[in-house]
Amino acid sequence: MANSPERIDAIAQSKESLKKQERTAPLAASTHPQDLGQPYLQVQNIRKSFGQFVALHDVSLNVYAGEFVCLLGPSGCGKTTLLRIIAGLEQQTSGRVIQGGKNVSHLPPSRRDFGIVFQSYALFPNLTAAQNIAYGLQNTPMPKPQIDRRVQELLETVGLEGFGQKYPAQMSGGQQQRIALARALALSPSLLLLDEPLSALDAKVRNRLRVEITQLQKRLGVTTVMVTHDQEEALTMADRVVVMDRGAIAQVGTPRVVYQNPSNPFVANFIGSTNLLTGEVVSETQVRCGNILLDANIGEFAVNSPIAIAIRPEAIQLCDRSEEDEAASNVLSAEIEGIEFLGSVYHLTLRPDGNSKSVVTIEVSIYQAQQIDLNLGTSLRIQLPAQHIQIFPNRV
Ligand SMILES: Nc1ncnc2c1ncn2[C@@H]1O[C@H](COP(=O)(O)OP(=O)(O)OP(=O)(O)O)[C@@H](O)[C@H]1O
Repeated sequence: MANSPERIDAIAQSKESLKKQERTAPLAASTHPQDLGQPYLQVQNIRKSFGQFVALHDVSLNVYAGEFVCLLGPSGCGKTTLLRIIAGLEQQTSGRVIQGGKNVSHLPPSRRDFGIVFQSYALFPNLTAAQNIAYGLQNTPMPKPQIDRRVQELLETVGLEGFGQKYPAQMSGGQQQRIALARALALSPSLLLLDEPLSALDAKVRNRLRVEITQLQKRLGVTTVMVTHDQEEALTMADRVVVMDRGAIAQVGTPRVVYQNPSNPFVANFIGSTNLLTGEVVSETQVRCGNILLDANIGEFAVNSPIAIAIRPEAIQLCDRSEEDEAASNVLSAEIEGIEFLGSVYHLTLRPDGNSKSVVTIEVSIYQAQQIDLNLGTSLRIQLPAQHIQIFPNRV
């Protein structure tokens, strides 16, 4: 996303935040957000149109103090637009943004309390790292020696002590992004906004910074909203993930919940990978997919309902043709149609016998793979455990 130094300048002006030294304790992993009282940030019924095109439809979201929330979704789903509305860099068509109990919906960025980091670093190329970090502090009443101390402290915070005199061009992408993070934190904002901060970095640096940013966020307890299209990033960094789809929120939940209990096939498919098959409910305990009958928890679905069946590749078990395995439910034969080697695991595409229309992917470790005849055309026995089968309405 394009970003100008003026914009950064405007953002860095918040004098109010300078006074704030104390941080709220980070959200404990086991704490349910609703137990935390008033949310710190409330996005209420936000709608955003660009001409005829509606980028956000009635989006509402609560973010609690100290929480790390990721906005996750495919390109064009509206996550950057939502972040920019939270920052005041974009004006919503309707709806409100409440921050710290105050309606900030119509305040310019310069009068809101946040720090922001962009994908493109957006450092001033003609200023040193220290000068970049100090930029916002210079517009406050803070005396010069104190600014210098704060800059040193921030350089240490991001692990770049000794880099103060370097210019952006003399630093790696990862180092520049750490400086951008230090600059965003300089005024001790109550809200940290991260717009795809890691996507311009190579995989190793990205993984390291992922851990560092998460640890720093927890240490400071700063409420954080990050935009990403990378589901692994969202799952590893966030307390809660907000999955977005075509301008709306598809699901909000902890990484575990959105992974294990996706609310619809879109989320199931976007977070991790999943096998999606179509079928219908045949009884209170069974579903049919092609000619295959499977035991499943059908919940509220009525008999004869058309359904989509989801099961994760790693939930499907290889069976060893023992009596015990053969007696288990949902065991079937399937032929290997595709073999994909991914390093520590293989993904095998299998076509179940009796189902000419659908294939399923299973995940097999390299050690399990040594136990089978890993060739196209091999017939395997597999089990689709009933407790891992999820059922959704089939709206196709
Ligand atoms: N200034 C604009 N004028 C017109 N359309 C816009 C404008 N900004 C965004 N859009 C459209 O709004 C939709 C949402 O854009 P947004 O940048 O929020 O998506 P995103 O989820 O962040 O995607 P990406 O990951 O590709 O950045 C897109 O279809 C985009 O083309």
